[in-house]
This record gives sequence, structure tokens and C-alpha cells, in this order.
Amino acid sequence: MTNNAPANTPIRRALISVSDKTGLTDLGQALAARGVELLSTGGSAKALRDAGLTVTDVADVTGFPEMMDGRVKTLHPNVHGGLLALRDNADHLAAMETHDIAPIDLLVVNLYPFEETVAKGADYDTCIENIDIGGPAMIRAAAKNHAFVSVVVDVEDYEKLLGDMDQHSGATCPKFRKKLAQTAYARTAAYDAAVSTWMASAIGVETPRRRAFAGTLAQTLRYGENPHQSAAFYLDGSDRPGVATAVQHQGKELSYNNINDTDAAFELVAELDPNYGPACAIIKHANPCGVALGATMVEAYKRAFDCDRTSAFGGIIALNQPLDGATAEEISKIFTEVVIAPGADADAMEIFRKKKNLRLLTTAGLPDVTAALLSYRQVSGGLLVQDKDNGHISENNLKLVTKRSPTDAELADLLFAWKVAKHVKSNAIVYVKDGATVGVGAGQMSRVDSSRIAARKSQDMADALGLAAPLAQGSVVASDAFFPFPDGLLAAAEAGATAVIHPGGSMGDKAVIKAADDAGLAMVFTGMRHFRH
Ligand SMILES: NC(=O)c1ncn([C@@H]2O[C@H](COP(=O)(O)O)[C@@H](O)[C@H]2O)c1NC=O
Repeated sequence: MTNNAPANTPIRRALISVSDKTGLTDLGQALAARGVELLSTGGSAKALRDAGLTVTDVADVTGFPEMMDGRVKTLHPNVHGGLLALRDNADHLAAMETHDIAPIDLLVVNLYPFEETVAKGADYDTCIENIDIGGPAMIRAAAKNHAFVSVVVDVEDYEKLLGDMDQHSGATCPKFRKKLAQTAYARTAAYDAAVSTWMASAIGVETPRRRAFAGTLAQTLRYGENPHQSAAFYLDGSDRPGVATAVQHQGKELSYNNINDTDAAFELVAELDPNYGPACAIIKHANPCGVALGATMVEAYKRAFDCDRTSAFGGIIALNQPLDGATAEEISKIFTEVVIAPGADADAMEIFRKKKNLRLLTTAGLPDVTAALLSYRQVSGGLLVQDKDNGHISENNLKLVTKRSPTDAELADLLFAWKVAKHVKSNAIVYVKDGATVGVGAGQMSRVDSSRIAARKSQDMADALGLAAPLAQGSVVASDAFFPFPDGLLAAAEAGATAVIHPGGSMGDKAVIKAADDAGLAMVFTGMRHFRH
């Protein structure tokens, strides 16, 4: 703030120029009732006038009509001088006097709907036409001069503005103006981030030299991954069905870990599109502890649960079809943190109402797992940016490398296991039998260890279920990356796997293929790797 700036600055003259007219006339009326003179641009002025308010057209302030399809309306010294002049600076005041510039104490602007226009899939020229120029220029000017000027860019701040004015006899306080200015700069930054991101993709620049990121606060979280870390959830404005856009029907606020795990769960289950029939994934610490298909959803859930009943406790469950009553009843038998599904029927909602701590989220469908998206990871001093892993393998992409071909049943399980392995932290080993995981080894530094852990878990579950043979007996196995040596493959064969899917492409392929042939395994190469870290 400049030294002599008055603590509270009265609002006598406001410029309103908004594309989103929500709450506009109420705000105009409230300001007029507080004795504020209203200036406004074309459509905003008309709406205010239609509501019976007295409004001065910006064209009367600038002495120029709005022109060039609205490209030039407010870009004029009479507007920018009124926003930028320091009220405690004699030179500025003299310039205002000389050039007949009147102060503007409040700016209310929301921008041309560029983001929405892009989201609708508009053509290049339409997107360009929806880039607001005059709005951001005024917002940045008013925000710079927050020592004297209040700037409002969000409809949700209208009430707060009026509240602050009422607390300060028609003026705003410096603290409030600073907060408004910070929000204003974040808005113009986000706007330009959206424009530059769209433009990079529209003109086909994959790795632009400058890249901007932006987000809008969805919620302040109680804490981060651990209680001593503060955290918040920001939205990127995408309408992709998932944890960010889901409706929460009940239960406590989602935590940082809930959000992360729910995302992992739903992105996994979305791989199993409705052609697979009902599918369920149970996630712990962002890794699946059970994924299964079923004739019904409740069967899919039970089969996923049976992969690792111990780890499933307190898990996050994702379904690829709406939640029904029978599945809700079954899920209710143990403690579950979150259930996410593309819908839930009335029976299911009723059953879950009794489980106060369970969070139920519903989405508007499944996300498109083939969509071209970017993924970001922070490292010290930078961001790693890559395409989201939307790689897919179908039967036609597989290369048979062993003497024995997989049976039809093995082939179906191999493709299912491969989809699951894509969502398991590397090194990932996934055993599958009859459309259900029966052992998952995740996040080990050695592939052999992942194989052994998955096999041990399959033995543990067999013991718990009172079965004679480990669950992995007669299963197939997927590995997210190639087996460099026969040891990992032999560990899987020892656990009972009869068929194998992995990328291949190792220097050791020959030895691995020979080991597979010697063990009577069927093995296919995908030629695609799914590391996940
Ligand atoms: N060109 C200008 O001088 C200009 N000044 C303000 N605007 C925008 O015009 C819109 C409001 O227009 P209207 O009141 O006519 O509906 C706002 O989103 C505002 O940000 C402008 N439009 C685009 O740049």
C-alpha cells in the first residue's frame, strides 16, 4: 500500500462488465441503494437498465462507441486512468483533472467464457473470438491499484463485497481489497493458462517452451498425506467423470489420501468398460488389492474381496456400473472408506444411509480412458509432464512367443490381468483366474519379489478360505515390464501360473522364452510397457 492510502476507501463509482450475468441485477440494485454510481458495458448495462437502474454507458465515459465486435470497449485512458490513478499522488490527481478522468473505485468483471467455449469443442476462430482482452486489462489495472480500488471477478464474492461495504460505512477495508486483488491475478493467470494450453494443442506444439498451470480451490483439506502436512484440493476445470466432479451423497469430507485412492480406483475400473459386464476394484494406498468381474455387481465385489480380504478392510471401492442394493448390503459388512460408481439406486442409498462414515460418490458415467490427457509430477525445482498412460492392448496386438498358445480362457484372463497391471505400482505382478485377481505384487524394487509377494498373498488367502491349493494355482500372470531373466517367470510358474503376458523386448528374451517353453507355459508379448510410479 502507498503510505498515505486511507485505510478504508469509499465506493462511489463502479464499473460493471460481466459475461456471466448471474446475480448482476441484485448486485446493481444493492450498489445503487448504497449510493454507488454505475458505469457499464453493452449487455451488462442493458440488463441493469432493464431492472430499472440508472446506468452510464462506458461509451459515454470513453467518448468512443464499443467497436470491432466488442474487441474495443473499455480500452481507454478514461477507464484505465480511473482505475490506476493513485489518489494520494499529486501528479496523478493533476493528470485526472487535466484529462477529465474520474476515479473508478470498484471494478466488477467476469471474462468471456473462453474455457467453456473450448470445452464445447468450438472451432479455432470461435475460440479466438472468445479470448477476452479488455476484461483482463481492467482486472490487472484495478488489482495493481488495490490500495484504492476493489476488484471483483467471481459472482461468489458479490455478497462478501456488500458485507465489507456495510461493515465500513460504504467503504472497503485494505485487507479485503488485497484478498480481492490476489484472486483477480489468479483469475487472469488461469485464464491465460487456459488460452495457452488450448493454443499449444490447437497448433500442435507438444512441448511448449513456456507452460502455465492453474487451478481453482475446491476444498481446503483437513491435512495432507500425513497430519502434519497442510493440503488443499484444486480443480483444473475438466468435466471428466471422477473424484473431482463426483457428487458426494454422505459421509465425512474426503481426505487427501481418499481423493488419491478414489482416483486410482475409478481410473482402474473405467478400463473395464461395460462390455466386460459388472466389475469392481478395491484399492488400498493407490494399489488394487482386488479387482474382479462378475455376472452381477455383488458377485464382482465378492470376488474382488476374496483376493485379499485383509487388505480390503478400510479400502476404496470403485464400480463400473451403478451401485445396487445387493452390492451395498455386501459392502456394508466391513468398514469401507469410499464407494465410487456411475450412479446408485434407491435401495443402495437407503442401505448406505445407516453407514454414516462411508462416503458414497456418484459420477456422470465412466471417464474415457483413451482420451489424450497430460499427467504432471512435481520434482524439486520442476514439473515432469507427460501424456497420461492411455495405452491399450487388444488380442490383435499380442505376439505369441512360446510353443503353446493360450487357451481362450487364458487369453481372456491375460488381457484382464494386463489392464489391472497398468494400475499397479511397478514392479507389478498380477495373477488372475477366471476374471478375478488372485494375487497382486506391487511396488517392489525387484520383479522376483513382486512375483513372490503376489504368490504368498494367494497362498494366505487360500489358507484363510480353507482351500487346499493357493488361489494362483491355474492362474495367468501379467508383468508391467519385461522379465529380464527367467527367475521372475519361474517364480510365477511355481506359484501356479500357466500363461504369461508381458511387454518382452529384453536382451534376455531368448532365455525367458526357453524357460517358459520348458515349464509348458503359454506366453505373449504386448510390445508395450506400463511402468507406474
Ligand atoms: N474489449 C474490451 O474493451 C472489453 N472490455 C470488457 N470486455 C468484456 O466484455 C464482457 C461484458 O460485455 P457485455 O457487458 O457487453 O455483456 C466482459 O466479459 C468483459 O470482460 C471487453 N471485451 C473483450 O475484450
